[in-house]
Amino acid sequence: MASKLVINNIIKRSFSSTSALNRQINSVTVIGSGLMGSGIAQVTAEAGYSVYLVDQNDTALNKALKTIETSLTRSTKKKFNKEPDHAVRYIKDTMDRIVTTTKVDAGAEKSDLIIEAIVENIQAKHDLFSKLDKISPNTTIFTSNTSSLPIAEIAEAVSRKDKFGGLHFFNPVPVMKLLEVIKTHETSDATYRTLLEYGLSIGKTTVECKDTPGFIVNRLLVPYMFEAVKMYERGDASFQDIDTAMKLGAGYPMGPFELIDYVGLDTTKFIVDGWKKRFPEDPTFQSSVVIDQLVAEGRLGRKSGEGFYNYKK
Ligand SMILES: CCCCCCCCCCCCCC(=O)CC(=O)SCCNC(=O)CCNC(=O)[C@H](O)C(C)(C)COP(=O)(O)OP(=O)(O)OC[C@H]1O[C@@H](n2cnc3c(N)ncnc32)[C@H](O)[C@@H]1OP(=O)(O)O
Ligand SMILES: NC(=O)C1=CN([C@@H]2O[C@H](COP(=O)(O)OP(=O)(O)OC[C@H]3O[C@@H](n4cnc5c(N)ncnc54)[C@H](O)[C@@H]3O)[C@@H](O)[C@H]2O)C=CC1
Repeated sequence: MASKLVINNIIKRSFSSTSALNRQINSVTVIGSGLMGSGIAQVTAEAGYSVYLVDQNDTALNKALKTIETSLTRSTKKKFNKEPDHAVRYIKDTMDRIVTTTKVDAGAEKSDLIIEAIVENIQAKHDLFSKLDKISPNTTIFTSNTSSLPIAEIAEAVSRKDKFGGLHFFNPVPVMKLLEVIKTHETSDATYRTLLEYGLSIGKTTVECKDTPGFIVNRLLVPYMFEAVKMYERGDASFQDIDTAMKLGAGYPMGPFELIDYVGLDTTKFIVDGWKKRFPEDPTFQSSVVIDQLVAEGRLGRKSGEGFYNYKK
């Protein structure tokens, strides 16, 4: 335990600057350019890495580029408030480091690190990683940003299990400071160290997680969210009052229903179904009629303009 702490402190000291590059990694491919992938591509490019951002179509990729530019405009306004020219150059340099593509092999063949942020569906992740395993150099490290699936289960699709770990980011990625770095029983120490170094090089605070359900944050957050939805479904309180209560009474930045809208109802449903399947005997984890209904109606939260709340102007 003591030597682990010493190694972490050495890594932290060598990566105290948010723009320091990780020497093991030069090029990063981020697959999935939605809510999470766009943020991951942004913070990675801001730290100086070349980034390939992959999605299934140009519509998704163009939307991601717009999101990244808006986010950079927000953050640089404060960072360079007295030097607007620097802000313009910072945004341009960051955007120039991101190459978008619908061809997964374009980046995979050249990247040292691949971060998967596609839909929370085990079959989709297996299909992707089994393809990546064939086309990527055997030195390339694979990671998943899954919120709820075991990393080892995703890694079943590849032969390089020693080079497979978890990088779990938080939404919104450019703002949330935490990065959970997950080690399976087969992730090598060298791979794990490189992932910790990458996390620090992009300015995140890393925590070390075993491949246990929900890692650290979601193991505590998900049961709370389930309880909130059940409380609303029982009619104990309105969802608006539950949100107000948790913000003003517990100091949370968002109430649970605002957070579900922020995460996305489709992703939430994947998480709910996954936890229910994993813990069939646990009464905490049950389906929600309300969430199923909202998803069926296409009310996916902020991303679609409506979820529990309405975001349309
Ligand atoms: C029975 C069924 C039950 C179902 C339940 C199951 C549910 C399971 C859900 C689990 C989901 C798990 C998902 C996951 O794996 C992990 C997660 O990511 S969990 C989510 C974590 N995130 C949060 O908790 C976010 C909480 N909210 C906040 O911290 C703030 O509200 C937020 C920062 C989003 C916005 O802050 P706010 O003050 O409200 O707004 P401002 O607009 O003023 O922004 C503040 C500050 O931040 C800057 N900023 C905001 N967004 C961005 C951005 N995208 N890019 C750049 N900068 C941004 C903004 O400019 C402000 O900066 P200043 O410098 O202060 O001006
Ligand atoms: N939404 C959230 O708050 C968080 C989500 N996560 C996890 O991150 C992952 C992504 O979630 P979001 O970004 O919210 O989803 P999203 O739905 O916003 O984005 C997913 C993107 O992946 C693309 N995609 C799907 N299959 C693909 C494939 N085979 N190849 C290339 N692109 C593909 C989709 O077109 C879409 O643009 C999920 O595993 C989720 O559990 C993790 C932390 C927080």
